[in-house]
Amino acid sequence: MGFVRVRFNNFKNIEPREMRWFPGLNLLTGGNGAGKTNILEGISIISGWGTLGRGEKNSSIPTWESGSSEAQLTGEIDSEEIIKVKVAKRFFIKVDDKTVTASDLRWKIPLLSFLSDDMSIIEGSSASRRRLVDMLLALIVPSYAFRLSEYRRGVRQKALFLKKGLPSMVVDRALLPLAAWLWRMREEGVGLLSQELEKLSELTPARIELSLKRGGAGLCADCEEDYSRSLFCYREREAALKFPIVGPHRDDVAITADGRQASSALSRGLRRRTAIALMLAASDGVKRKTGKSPVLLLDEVTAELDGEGRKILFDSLLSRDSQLFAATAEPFRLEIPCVVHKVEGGRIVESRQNK
Ligand SMILES: Nc1ncnc2c1ncn2[C@@H]1O[C@H](COP(=O)(O)OP(=O)(O)OP(=O)(O)O)[C@@H](O)[C@H]1O
Repeated sequence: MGFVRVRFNNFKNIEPREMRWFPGLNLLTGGNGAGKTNILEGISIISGWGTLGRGEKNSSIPTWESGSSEAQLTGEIDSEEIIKVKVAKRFFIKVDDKTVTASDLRWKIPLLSFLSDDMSIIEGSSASRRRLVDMLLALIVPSYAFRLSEYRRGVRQKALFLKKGLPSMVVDRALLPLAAWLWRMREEGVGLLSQELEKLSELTPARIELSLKRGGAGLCADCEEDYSRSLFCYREREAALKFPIVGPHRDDVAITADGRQASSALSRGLRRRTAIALMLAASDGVKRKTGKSPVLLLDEVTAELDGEGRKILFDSLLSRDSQLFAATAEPFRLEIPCVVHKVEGGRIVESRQNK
């Protein structure tokens, strides 16, 4: 499963040309600002994930100089279906000329992305750990993305009530089944990640353990009861803070290495390897549950890894049957079987089969 061709039109600094992709590893090399991340972003968009979480608005995607407020992406996947995405204020998506939703697209061509910011998954904010579990679940549970966005809408509504000093019991009642369901799903997701991670011990020399920390809760195992009891405990605090502090929007994933908090127990290089291992574990989990290997996007893949770390990483990447897109700004000398695409000034100037 993967992309055969992608054409970018009016998309950031990318020249409007067709790019040809290959099965296995497609390695994008080139200096800073060459357009590697923009290419990965385009591939993420035509897989139904939108922009790569760089905090940009859709309106900043079209080329600055063109005067047009629309960008277009066209991709052919190996099932010979053609995906067309128009990015204006919203995304308009078609597969073989039929309109589909972003979540239909994610089921058609599952993809997981791993960005340089995600390297902070071990020591950074809880949002990046939730993002990983949410991406995994969105690819294996059909209604997950929809229910998560319903829940988020409810939380925003509750925040408005709290801000105005109004009682939020009605919203709490509506949120309870959604919150409990999300906790159950996330616990299963974290369990699946842990199982797959155990099989990737070459990337994680320490024994890594994961557990879900329910946001503002954890008073008892039963999800419904936990939500109700925790709300009761924190009602006054929520009213004082004017913000909902109980629920899945505040979840975190605790990560330990040999029983110690991973952020302090692991060196920088090992934190990076562990973060990448988590992403690969998510990919293996999707394959186990759906039978499909997700396309993988990895940005700044070699940063901070020493020679041995790089070798272990690429051995692991090349041992899977996914199509991979990895970007690196550093000169790349490893003799590995892949196609190296040299990116300069927003276009691929050379594609060469390595080895
Ligand atoms: N809407 C846009 N229109 C035109 N150019 C844009 C737009 N958005 C970003 N760019 C340009 O894209 C370039 C950044 O590209 P990108 O982030 O893909 O680089 P990169 O090859 O990944 O480099 P690095 O290794 O530094 O991350 C910048 O030069 C920026 O000016």
